[in-house]
Amino acid sequence: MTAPDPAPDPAAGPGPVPFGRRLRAAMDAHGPLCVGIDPHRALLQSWGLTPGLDGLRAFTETCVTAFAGRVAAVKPQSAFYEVHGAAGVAVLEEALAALRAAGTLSILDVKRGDIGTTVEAYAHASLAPDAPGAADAVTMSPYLGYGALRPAIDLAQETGRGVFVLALTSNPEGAQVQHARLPDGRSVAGAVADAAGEDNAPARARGELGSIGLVVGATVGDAVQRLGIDLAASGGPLLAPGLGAQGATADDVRRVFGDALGQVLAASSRDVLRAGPDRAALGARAEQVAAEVDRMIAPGALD
Ligand SMILES: O=c1ccn([C@@H]2O[C@H](COP(=O)(O)O)[C@@H](O)[C@H]2O)c(=O)[nH]1
Repeated sequence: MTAPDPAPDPAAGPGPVPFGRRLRAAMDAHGPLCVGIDPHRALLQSWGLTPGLDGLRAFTETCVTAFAGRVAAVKPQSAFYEVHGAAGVAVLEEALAALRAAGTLSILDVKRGDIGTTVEAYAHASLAPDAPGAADAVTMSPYLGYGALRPAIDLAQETGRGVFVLALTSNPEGAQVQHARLPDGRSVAGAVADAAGEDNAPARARGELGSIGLVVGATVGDAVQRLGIDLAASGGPLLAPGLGAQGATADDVRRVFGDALGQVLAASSRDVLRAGPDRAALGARAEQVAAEVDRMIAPGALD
């Protein structure tokens, strides 16, 4: 079951509707929340499911039907499917197809990164319209150099899809690499944000959200300010994991993102998934978290 790819948009010129524009519309409709599908073994058990393939399939199907049409985006975590081998990856591919058919944006959390020629293959695996594992956007690591991600960034722009580049990740260990200073005084994460800003410049010039986002954890405290990173100027969506299970609150989202709040897409997995296995309870919890984040980022929330 596959839905058509993003249709061409005459207002944007030739080509498919850009991911940034589609995400903005989804956030306006449903609030700025992306729910993660993370089928942890412990969660499967707490839902009364077996930890094998049947449990994985049932868990995923419940999540997709609970969240499709209710949240701005859904983010399956690839690791929890890969661990089951090829049959697990097939479940992931079915979930991506079902989300596409439902018209709900998917962000595949797989954090790919390599030398450019290999990134090209990774890009085709997740961002080419005819790929079995095609998502609306994919997470990528720039720690082999932002420039090495060029094939993925170009393919995403061509196909109306998006890339979320790791900048300041939600785990404390990330600081060792991401806070390091370059010879020009910028932090590594700041240079990643600047590079994304250049790729998003045409979208910004149109007054739109760009399609090249950053991952910035809601748990990073005052790092954005301390490192002098201009997140607003990056021009793309800011995927903010860390809500709930990792300790961040909607109030932290407000403090971390400052004048870039309007670009934030908060992400939460376990905190929402623990409301399962009842579909209605899962959907209601997702809507409740989305409403909390929406209140925090509303104009005037910083006053
Ligand atoms: O900096 C990052 C980047 C990605 N993640 C992923 O998000 C979810 C978080 O799950 P929770 O249950 O909401 O803690 C998980 O898939 C991570 O791999 C992240 O946490 N931090």
